[in-house]
This record gives sequence, C-alpha cells and structure tokens, in this order.
Amino acid sequence: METQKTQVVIVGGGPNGITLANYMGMYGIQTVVLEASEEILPYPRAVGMDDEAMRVLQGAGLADEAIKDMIRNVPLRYYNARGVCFAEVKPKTAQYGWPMRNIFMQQLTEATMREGLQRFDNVDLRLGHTMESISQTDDRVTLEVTDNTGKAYTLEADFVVASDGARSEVRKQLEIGYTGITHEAKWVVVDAANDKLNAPYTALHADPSRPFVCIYLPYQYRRWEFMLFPHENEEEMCQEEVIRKLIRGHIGDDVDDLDIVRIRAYTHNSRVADTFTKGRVMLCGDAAHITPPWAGQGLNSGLRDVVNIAWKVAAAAKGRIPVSVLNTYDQERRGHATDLIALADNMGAVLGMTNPILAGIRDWIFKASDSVDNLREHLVEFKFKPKAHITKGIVHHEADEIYPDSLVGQLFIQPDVETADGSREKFDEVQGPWFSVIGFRTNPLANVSEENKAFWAGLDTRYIQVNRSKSGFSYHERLQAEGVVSVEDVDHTLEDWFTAARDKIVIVRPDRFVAAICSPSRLNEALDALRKQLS
Ligand SMILES: O=C(O)CCc1cccc(O)c1
Repeated sequence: METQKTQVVIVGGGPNGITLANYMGMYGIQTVVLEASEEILPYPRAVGMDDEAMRVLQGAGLADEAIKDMIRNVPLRYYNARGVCFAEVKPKTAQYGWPMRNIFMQQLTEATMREGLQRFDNVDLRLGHTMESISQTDDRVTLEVTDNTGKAYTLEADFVVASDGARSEVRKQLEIGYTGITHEAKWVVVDAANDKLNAPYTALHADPSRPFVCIYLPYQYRRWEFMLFPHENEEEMCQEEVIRKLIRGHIGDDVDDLDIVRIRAYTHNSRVADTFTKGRVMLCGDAAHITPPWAGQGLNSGLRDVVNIAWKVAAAAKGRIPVSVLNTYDQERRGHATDLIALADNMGAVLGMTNPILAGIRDWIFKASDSVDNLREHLVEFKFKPKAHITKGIVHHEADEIYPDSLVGQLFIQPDVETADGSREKFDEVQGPWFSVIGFRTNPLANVSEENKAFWAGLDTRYIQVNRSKSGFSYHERLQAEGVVSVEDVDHTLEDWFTAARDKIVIVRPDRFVAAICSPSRLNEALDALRKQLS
C-alpha cells in the first residue's frame, strides 16, 4: 500500500478545518485535508459569526470576502411568555475590529473558505477521502485512508488536527471521553426561502406553550426552530404541513409564500472532550466541544480553537518550538469552551421553560431587572458572554498582577492605525502572522538582548512603535529605527488601552492574545520568560 508523508493532516473539511487549512497555507506548512463528503452541504447550519470569529477569518485572509455574504450587526431580541420583547442585544462597539453579531449562510462562507485555499500550493484538500484509522508514536501520526475510488493508502504526518465533528472518529479511536449531556427536548429546525417577514433580527421566544426561535438570514431566508414536547412524534412534527401550521400561527397567511428548504429534528448536546490534545493530535470544534445554540457560540468557539492551534502547529512543524507546547492548547481553550457551554445551558433552561407559572415568575424577574441600569447595559452590550482569559499557558504574568483584572491573557484590541505611507489599516495587518512586541511611544527593540533578538527572530517577531496621533511631527521626524515598524494611533484607542494597562510595552501572540505587559526596562525579563515556555 502506498505511504505518503506530509507535515499536517486535518481530518474534516468543515468551516473549522478549512479555516485552519488556510492558516497552514499562509504559514507554508505542507497540509492534507481529508473530507469524507464530495460536496459542501447546500443549506445553512451555523448562522452566527461574532467579532472574534471574523478576526480569525481576517488572520487567514478570508474576512473581507466572507463578510460580503453576511448581514452585519443583527440585533438579538428576547420575547417573554406574552410575546413582549423584554431585552434587545444590539452591541455597537467593534473593539476587535469587526461588528459583534453577524449572520451568515454556512454554505456560502464555506465556499469562500475553500476558494481561499486556491492561493496555496502547499494545501491539498481531498474530497471523498475517509480516515479509517489513526495511531501515533512519539514522532509521527499514521492514518489509514480510503480515497474517493475506494483505494486505500497510508498517510504519515507530524501533526493531526481533528475537526471531524461531534461524532469524531479521531476522538473515538484515541479513546478520549466526551463528557456531558444530551438534552431531553428535541427541536425541529426549519429553513425557509422567500421570506418577507419584517423582522430583521434574531428572536428568541420564551413562550411556554412552545418555545421557538426565529432568525433573519441573508438572501431572504429565515430559520424557524420549534421545541417539541415529549409526547409529540418527531417524524409527524417534521411533515411540511405541520411546520406550515406552526409558522402560520406566527405570520398568518404569509406562510403560503415561503419555500420550505429544509426540516430537521435536532437534539441539543452539551459535551466537552476530556482532553483537547493527545500527543501530536489535537481536537478542534465540535470534535472537542458541542454546545446548545442559545449563546450563538458553536462555530465561534471552534474558530477560537483554530487560531490557538494554527500558530502552535505551524511553529512546531517548522521545528521552532517543541511538541510539548501543543499541550497548552488544552490548557488555554478547554476552560473557556466549557464556560460558554454552561452559559448556553443556563440560557436554554431559562428561555425554554414550559411550565407557565415558572415562566411567569421568570418574566416578572426580568421586568423588575429592567430598572437596574447596569443589568440592562450588561444585556444590551452582550457583556454576559464570558471572555477568554488565559491564565495558564503561553503568557507571562508579572508577580504583582491580579489575574481577574489583568489584560494579560485577554484578547488584544484591534483599532485602525495609520501606516508610514499614510494608509489606514486594521492593526492586526501590521502585526502580521506571528508574535509582535509593541511599544507605545517607545522603541520596543531598544532594550532587547542579543539572545532574545535571535530567538524571537526565529519566530518572525515584529517590533512596532505606536505614535500618538496628531503629535505635530512628520513621519521623518518620528521613529525610524532599524527593524521597527512605526504606526499612528489615529483614533487614540491604543493610547486608552496602554493607559489602562499602565505600562508601555505589550507582547501580542499570533492569535492576538496578550502574552505580557511590561515596562521597557522589564521587556527582556518578559521575553526570557516566554522564550522559556516556548523552548
Ligand atoms: O444569535 C445568537 O446569539 C443566538 C442564536 C441562537 C439561539 C437559539 C437557537 C439558535 O439556532 C440560534
């Protein structure tokens, strides 16, 4: 049997796997993607893309194209048992450089992601290829694969990422547990075309007589989701005439104009893999964690995995960091993915109540909270979503930092900056695909030791000086130090961030998490500490 070799194999060519493949392409890593299906499924599945996920797509050079098929800043409305809207989430900020709530059609976004792969000769997407078995030793992973003609071959890789979904064959064969629950209630999910309803938002209806969800989708599509009761027969409830009757109850005769594209019964799951990393194999997306949809975080969590994995696998494949660093993926991601599932479970428990008395009490509590300003702001700005905060992993916390408040381990902001040629750019573009050391009105390279310069150059680290805008100097008078990129903080957003950080230097990881904050005099100490973690 033929044996082929590659640096990375990605098992599963869904949105997470293909986004990761784009990153591998960009990092120049020889990659094979195995996808059992020959085609992209031609209907929407995940529908919500948040600002962090957009930033992940940006890192892979996909965001500008993908956002063309999205509706940006779609509000989220909550309705009580009486059909009254009691809260609307309508965030207006874009601290990571993208709108916070975007609605998309998965099949279109997946097509854009696959299109992106055309840029790379080093990525081979193999459609119709199925992984049969996986095993690993200390120095390689071996996969037995069947191709689209039924021919078997062996694939050897330095690293494997499993993005093969909730039923992950990789996870099963590596005997990694998938702990959690399958929720009792079933839901029927309906996608309808030719929608004319004037409701340009996602609506979560906490109606105890039958909780339901109504989601505004691009291109005149709409999704309806209805909870099924235990006594109801799933097959009968999925008949088109039953579905039309349910929708008629909400939009009347307009239902007759709808083209029902897809009806599917669905069970909510809340599960997390017992580990996300085993040796040279990493689980990603639904293979690692699955959530009910209430917090809109299924795919978004998966894309957070992708960006955490991408630079680590690329650096390990290039031999620049040891394989053991891959364990930090589990350390850094499992807790946050678990927290978001807990949030979705709680939201589901509250919004999916079917006992009218309990639902009445719930609505009364929400009504009372209306007058609590902070709570209202919390809801409206979507601040209840737990933020990722890396406390253990590739981060350097100074001894006197207080973890819950520290900006270290949090995502760095992404404002626009002005570059030396006077153009306005998103700051991540200036930072590039690897680490960056950023000085606010200070040369970040000035005090770096030769030892650190050599190590961080091996990771293509960029040094950036941020100048305060409107300082009255021309670019030639500003810093032009060798090896340092100079930018203008045009909206003063970075100035505010550095003021809050109370220091002048930040080290940002390739996935845009803050690795360290320090003064210029302590930069070597921070770089030494991170270098030790990476070597
Ligand atoms: O947009 C959101 O944040 C919530 C999305 C949601 C909630 C419940 C069901 C579903 O399919 C999506």
